[in-house]
Amino acid sequence: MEKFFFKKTLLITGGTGSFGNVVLKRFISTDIGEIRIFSRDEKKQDDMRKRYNHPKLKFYIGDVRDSRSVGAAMRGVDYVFHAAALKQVPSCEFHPMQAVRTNVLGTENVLEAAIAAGVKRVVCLSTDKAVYPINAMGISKAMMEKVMVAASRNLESTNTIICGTRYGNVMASRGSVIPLFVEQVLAGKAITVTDPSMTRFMMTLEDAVELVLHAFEHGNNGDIFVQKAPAATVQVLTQAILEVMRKPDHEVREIGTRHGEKLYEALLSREEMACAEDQGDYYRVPPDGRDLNYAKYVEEGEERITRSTHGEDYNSHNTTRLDVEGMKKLLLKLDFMQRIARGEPALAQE
Ligand SMILES: O=c1ccn([C@@H]2O[C@H](COP(=O)(O)OP(=O)(O)O[C@H]3O[C@H](CO)[C@H](O)[C@H](O)[C@H]3O)[C@@H](O)[C@H]2O)c(=O)[nH]1
Repeated sequence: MEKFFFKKTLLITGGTGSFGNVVLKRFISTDIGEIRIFSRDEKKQDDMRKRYNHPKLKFYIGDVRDSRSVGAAMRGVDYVFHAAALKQVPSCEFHPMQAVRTNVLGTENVLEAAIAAGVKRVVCLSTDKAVYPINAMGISKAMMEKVMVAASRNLESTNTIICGTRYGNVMASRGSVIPLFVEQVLAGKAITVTDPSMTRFMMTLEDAVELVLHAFEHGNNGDIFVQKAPAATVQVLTQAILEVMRKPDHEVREIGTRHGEKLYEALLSREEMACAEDQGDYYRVPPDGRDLNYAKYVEEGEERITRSTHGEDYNSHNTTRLDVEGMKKLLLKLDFMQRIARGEPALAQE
């Protein structure tokens, strides 16, 4: 993988987040030419600058909503990981137009600037919540994917490849359920469970970065990649956390489903599963290559369309299901949970 980055310039939008930090740690001491961190957050950029103190690291203050700032950061860039997004489900639910501005229009700005600057590869980061979306965050990310696929259709005469990834819940990310439950236990408060039978895919941040690198290396225009991942119910997750913290009898209270939540998430729809390529640890979904001239498909027919009405989607109810032991094992891969298990203070990942 490192060979692709030899003397090249990588731009990470939303790069001050946890994803950017993991990519940085992995590549900063390789032969990469430059890593550009693009984000709105001056304070986080400053912290990052001090923490890494590295000449290959360049910071750009800007907002994907502002095409001028995106264009300025894009000059001379070879590759882009587009991670900038509004991704909190409840806040997007109350402010859907903000999600449209950042996730949809912001992506349009990033792609237009990347194509204009002759960027070679762009990977756009999406989420399982974009599949059969029911909340504003998921709907805006589904539109982001459509913008990505549409942009990728007009690149034959260029050297640019644009593709995407979807991933599920990143364990222990800031604001997510694992650090919340841990905090509740530490504060002696009841654990607040929405619905014990709700399932979520469980991925580590490193898995998410591997997925993006896989897409980067293997993506053709318009492809969307997902990683096969296990899932767990909230009940299993709760029990596993309590056992890791050696508080198996801690109080648990049911609070009911929150705004815009689903019982389970899907990484691929039925229609996508019908044409997905199984790549072992990953699925690749190629774009629909037909043009707008549907008449010829009526004449000729197409097997893919017929098949797409059958079969199942790939979701957190039908993927490999973790039991409490399996969930504990996965939790203990996280530095955050290892510290908690040792009784040390720990911070959630950004
Ligand atoms: O107090 C709580 C909070 C959450 N949950 C449950 O725990 C699971 C995970 O909840 P999170 O809030 O950690 O995750 P979400 O699935 O709601 O969404 C998360 O994953 C998304 C990606 O799919 C985005 O990254 C988003 O920002 C992030 O919060 C859900 O079943 C939820 O109902 C509880 O039981 N109790």
